[in-house]
Amino acid sequence: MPGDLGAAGLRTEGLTVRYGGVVANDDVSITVGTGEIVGLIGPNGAGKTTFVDAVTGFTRSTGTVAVDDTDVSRLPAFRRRRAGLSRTWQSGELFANLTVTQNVVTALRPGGLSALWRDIVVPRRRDTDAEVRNALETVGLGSAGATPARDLTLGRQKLVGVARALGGNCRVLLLDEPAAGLDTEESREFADRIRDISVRGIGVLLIDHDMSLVLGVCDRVYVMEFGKIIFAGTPQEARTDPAVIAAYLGAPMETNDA
Ligand SMILES: Nc1ncnc2c1ncn2[C@@H]1O[C@H](COP(=O)(O)OP(=O)(O)OP(=O)(O)O)[C@@H](O)[C@H]1O
Repeated sequence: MPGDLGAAGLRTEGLTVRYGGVVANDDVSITVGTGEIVGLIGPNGAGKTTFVDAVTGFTRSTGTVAVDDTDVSRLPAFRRRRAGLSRTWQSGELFANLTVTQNVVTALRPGGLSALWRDIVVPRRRDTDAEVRNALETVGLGSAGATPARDLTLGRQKLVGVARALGGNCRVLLLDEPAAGLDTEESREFADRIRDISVRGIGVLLIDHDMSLVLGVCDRVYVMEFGKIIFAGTPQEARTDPAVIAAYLGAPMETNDA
């Protein structure tokens, strides 16, 4: 039902993923509005990465995925990316010997012979340069373009990963455990960069086990357990919801807001 899903940003309706007998996502309906930061939390194996895979077209699903009112459910991953759905990966490795700029360029320039031919006939270099600069400035790395990735702190390497996802027509950014391994200070800085991204009108779906980060930076959160959404509300409501505490947070809960 293209065109009648309402609201800008990301909307899923009844998204379901089956791996053999495992229902990894079970009828998942969520929204991430323009410029909104939304958390998706839940225990290990709850189905969070599967959800990102399904939304971005990297695993088969049933149900609806819409971005800015356009139904992309039947599109392959690269066309969902063009429609504005970008993601980071849990592994998130960079090319250690390439500079920060080169790492971002590799994500933006399509490969293959046809792309090479297009580059010769219609050079896009200036466009790409502007996109790279814009993406790096958005994550606060505007002056680090010439630095080899291996010389960056882990926190800044993670931000390069985010910049790689930001290029092109990014409307909704799905971050899969972007803060893994960061210390408290790095995690706070990361939260500031996520806010910078959202004020540019990009919707952010943040998946992470760092509860200070998620509950501190998100406008709303969803909690997933066994592939189902068991809670939707504000971070404050999540902290005190008995089902969320039982499924994930445990009690008493210890968080320092980012
Ligand atoms: N490619 C796959 N084939 C079969 N089963 C899979 C596949 N990927 C995930 N699963 C299963 O789907 C369920 C959800 O896994 P998923 O990785 O999405 O959870 P998660 O919430 O992201 O976990 P974590 O927080 O540990 O990253 C698990 O039972 C997992 O074993």
